[in-house]
Amino acid sequence: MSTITPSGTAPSDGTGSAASGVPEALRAAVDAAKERVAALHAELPRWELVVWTAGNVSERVRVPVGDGEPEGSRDLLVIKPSGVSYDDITPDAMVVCDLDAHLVEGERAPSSDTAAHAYVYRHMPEVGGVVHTHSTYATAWAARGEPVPCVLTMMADEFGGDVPVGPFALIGDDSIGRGIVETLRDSRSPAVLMRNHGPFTIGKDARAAVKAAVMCEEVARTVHISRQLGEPTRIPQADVDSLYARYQNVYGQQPAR
Ligand SMILES: O=C(CO)[C@@H](O)[C@@H](O)COP(=O)(O)O
Repeated sequence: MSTITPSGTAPSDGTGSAASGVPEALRAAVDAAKERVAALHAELPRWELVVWTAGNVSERVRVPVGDGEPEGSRDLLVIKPSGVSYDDITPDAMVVCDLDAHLVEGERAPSSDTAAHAYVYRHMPEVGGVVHTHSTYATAWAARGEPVPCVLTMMADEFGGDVPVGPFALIGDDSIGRGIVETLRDSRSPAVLMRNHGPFTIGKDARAAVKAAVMCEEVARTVHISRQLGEPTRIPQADVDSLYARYQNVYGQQPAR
């Protein structure tokens, strides 16, 4: 994620494409985000999280605001064009929108979930990346409207508890985004199972949100299999808290302090 000098963005030219409304000062940051987000879309079929074109990834481009303007109000998002095969998703194919989901740059219509991604960015300023898939096991839990119970240390590590369920919402306006925010705002989980639809995940950047989508499908599958043979046992909350704190603050290569 990058931050650059503020500038305006041009509305779409009304032909379904936008002569670029990306200011020159944002060019490098937007192009870098396009590279990252295009590459991350390849992770969705790689980890078997999607069939056909049924998934999308976005990343926020942070733009400092002028005096008196709300923080984040000029941010942009980079996302895939709707319905385009992952084989054809290149950096140049990516589209840029503002946080009202208006097209700022691109030759094709943005993902049909752009309004949901944009709503999350508007209402959760800490979020830098959003992912949506229809991955099989997570979507099966969403079809039942049942949270995935925290019965694995991997769940405590990554989700800090259960993977919660969000409300049923039709695509096309702020409904899905509102359901995501209402569910995740007070949760440690970076994933929500939108009822009868599928998982949406968030992260500090697009890569973190893709990781959450991969881990969400993995735990949904494992817990499903476990439940075929009996009722898995929950991890005590104190242990969940301890595991989550370790994983979030110690695991892997922590930045030098
Ligand atoms: O679930 C749906 C459509 O109902 C979308 O999330 C999925 O098909 C992906 O759409 P996009 O190709 O990103 O427009």
